[in-house]
Amino acid sequence: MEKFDAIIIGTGQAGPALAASLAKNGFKTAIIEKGHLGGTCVNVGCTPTKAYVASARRVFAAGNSEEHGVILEGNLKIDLKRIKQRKDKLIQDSRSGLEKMFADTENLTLIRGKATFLDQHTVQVKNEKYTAAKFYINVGGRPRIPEDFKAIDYLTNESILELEDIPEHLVIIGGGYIGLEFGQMFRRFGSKVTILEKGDQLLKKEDDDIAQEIAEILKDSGIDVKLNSDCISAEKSDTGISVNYNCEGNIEKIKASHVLVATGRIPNTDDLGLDKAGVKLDKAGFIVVNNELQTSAAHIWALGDCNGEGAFTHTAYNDFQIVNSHLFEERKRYLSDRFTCYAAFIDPPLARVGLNETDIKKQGLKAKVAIRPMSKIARAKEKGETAGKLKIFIENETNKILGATFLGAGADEYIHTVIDQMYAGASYEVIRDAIHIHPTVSELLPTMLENPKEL
Ligand SMILES: Cc1cc2nc3c(=O)[nH]c(=O)nc-3n(C[C@H](O)[C@H](O)[C@H](O)COP(=O)(O)OP(=O)(O)OC[C@H]3O[C@@H](n4cnc5c(N)ncnc54)[C@H](O)[C@@H]3O)c2cc1C
Ligand SMILES: NC(=O)c1ccc[n+]([C@@H]2O[C@H](COP(=O)([O-])OP(=O)(O)OC[C@H]3O[C@@H](n4cnc5c(N)ncnc54)[C@H](O)[C@@H]3O)[C@@H](O)[C@H]2O)c1
Repeated sequence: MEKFDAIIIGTGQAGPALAASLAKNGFKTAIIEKGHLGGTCVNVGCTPTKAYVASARRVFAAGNSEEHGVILEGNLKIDLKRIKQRKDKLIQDSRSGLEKMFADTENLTLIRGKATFLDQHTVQVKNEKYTAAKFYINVGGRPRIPEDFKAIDYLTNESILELEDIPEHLVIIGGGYIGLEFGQMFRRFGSKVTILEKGDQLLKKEDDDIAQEIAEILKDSGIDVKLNSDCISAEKSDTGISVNYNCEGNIEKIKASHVLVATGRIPNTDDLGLDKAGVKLDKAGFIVVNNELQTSAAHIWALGDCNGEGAFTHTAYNDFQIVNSHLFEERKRYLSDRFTCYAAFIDPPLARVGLNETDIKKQGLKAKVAIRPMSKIARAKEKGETAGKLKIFIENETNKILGATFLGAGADEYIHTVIDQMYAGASYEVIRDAIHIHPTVSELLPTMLENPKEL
């Protein structure tokens, strides 16, 4: 049985950086991967979807520029095979980069195969056993498939990225990030798209005014958004797939050529032998961790989506930074230092940091809000992209920014103005009194903070 100082399970967004750091600091390290190097983000998540979003944006611009005096004569051809090839190259470059890094790093061994704990200090991969003093689990998650869809040939975020022909009618189950990003891009590629969401709004964590505005943007582009869609099920039919929704007496049917199930994700913790390792899970299967990401077994840490403390690439990478700081750095980082931030890469993008109006009201905080519609921003008008609004929330007692919700062209970039001020612990007055460059959307952030209103 080969003995290591440290074993990492999974090459997601935390594992490779941690493996490199451990190895460079003299730990004999192994990293185990059962699938493609790079995990979800690289292979079936951020990289491929944002590559597709970029192609979809070009389609949109090509076909919607007459008002700007740019007229397309003749047909616009969308070649999903070429779009896929471009995406496959981006993925392959990332995988190869990781493979090279693993091969070039002294003290580091890449082991291919599925790891399972046999006891607190031993994992098995194929027929080999490996032991280590410390373990770092970075196993990520996979799509959650409700029972109602198991009888059909459904698509997930993985298989939809393998299509080479554009679906005629894509029915998407779930109005979360995955549903919306794929919905908008395939609508732009030319599919008829229907989104069935069981809740009463899209993007359930967002304020209802924002969710409604996003629904309007999607509907205006021809996407059929059906909220409160109960009792969704699907069966094979002669012409494709028949999707049923709504309950007894009121059943509606849609004919779909393809069904994408985008109903959330579950952690890959169920078949890892974690009971044998003494690692506790919560009710949803996430690994329970403390502020330093240590599990109930003192020599095992859990990083990335599998600890339930974040569901993004930047949170997984920050998990690496937290663990690494306790191993090798003077300045220690903690989970509790982190502000929630993310974007949905629809067009226009939705960007979030910290609390929104719903969270603030739920927590009974006293706060003010500064709001500006994109339609009152010169640069947005010049671009002809006036959908959306900006909202910044300020705590009355401290004048600190509690959070921001930006829906608008470029929002995924200028949200960082607010994120950085929140990390600095600064008063909102710092942004209010700053001068920003004209003409940008950011230029209006100081102006909108002149007169915040009580929530
Ligand atoms: C469609 C989609 C789009 C997304 N877009 C974005 C985005 O734009 N921005 C963003 O921040 N986030 C996005 N995400 C989320 C992001 O991909 C994840 O949060 C991120 O990949 C974090 O992953 P991780 O490090 O926890 O593990 P993962 O990237 O999931 O990697 C885990 C790895 O562990 C391996 N593994 C699992 N079990 C074992 C085992 N027993 N033995 C060996 N290996 C094992 C898996 O094969 C996998 O390679 C997206 C997700 C999806 C699905
Ligand atoms: N831009 C990004 O950062 C990005 C993009 C895509 C995915 N992701 C990650 O992937 C994760 C999963 O995304 P997701 O969209 O699958 O999940 P999600 O949890 O964001 O949304 C799932 C939606 O499906 C609905 N739903 C659940 N069961 C249903 C059913 N039976 N019928 C109809 N609707 C149903 C839920 O009400 C919810 O609105 C996210 O948490 C996110 O971390 C991130």
